[in-house]
Amino acid sequence: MPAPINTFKQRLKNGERVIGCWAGFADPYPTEVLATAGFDWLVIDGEHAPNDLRTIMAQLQVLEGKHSEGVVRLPIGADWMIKQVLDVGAQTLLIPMVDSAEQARELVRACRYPPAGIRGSGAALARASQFAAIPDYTQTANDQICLLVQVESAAGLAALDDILAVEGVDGVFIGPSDLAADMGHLGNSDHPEVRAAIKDGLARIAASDKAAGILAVSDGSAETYRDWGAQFLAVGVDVLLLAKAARGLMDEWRD
Ligand SMILES: O=C(O)C(=O)C[C@H](O)[C@@H](O)CO
Repeated sequence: MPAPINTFKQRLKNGERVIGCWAGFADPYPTEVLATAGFDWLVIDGEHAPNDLRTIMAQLQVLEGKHSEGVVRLPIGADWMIKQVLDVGAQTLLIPMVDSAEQARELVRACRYPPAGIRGSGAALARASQFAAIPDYTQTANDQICLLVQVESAAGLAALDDILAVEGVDGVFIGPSDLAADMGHLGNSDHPEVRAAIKDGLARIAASDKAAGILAVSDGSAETYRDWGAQFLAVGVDVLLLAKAARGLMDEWRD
């Protein structure tokens, strides 16, 4: 019995557009609610949401067997973090702040067991192997890991063609907020210079053998990013959805 098949990775390889949402409450209950909406992927955000290994694992557990793929975003692409989150069962990773092909190659190696990589072999203890119930997990896991890297700086865009040439990277996500900040337009991802950079980046990624991804939070940007080539497209953030609805409701009753 091999490692679980990563159908999300297969869908990206098949060129399917997949619609996602950020899961930022760092709790399995709202993430389970999001899954009922039918999103193709949900970002369990360990960078900007207060997630830790146990809350990430709990969200992966509630998503087990459901349509929505749990995409785990780490705070940074540290080898030990990748080892831990893969062992608790993540199969799709989103790694922020990738600025070079060398960094991308190191991330690929961190996701793979030897000889292809450096992932520590502790599968007997790991949820990922169903606690050794999958006897050939270590021999079959590498192929089921989907690695998505975030390019979100001027340096990353300058290195994008080299990053796109890295075998083992399955998708490249353009981070509009951090890219805007790095370009000197903090808080304004709709600035013409940032939009031009996003359009160019998505086009180059879409023209490669990788999937292009992005998050749209401003009105109309999701359709624009789709038209610019986004394949894994996040169209909302759960925390913002609740905050906006709650404030709007109170505004209706405020004297
Ligand atoms: O830079 C970006 O934009 C992203 O990486 C997405 C944001 O981090 C997401 O948390 C929404 O703010």
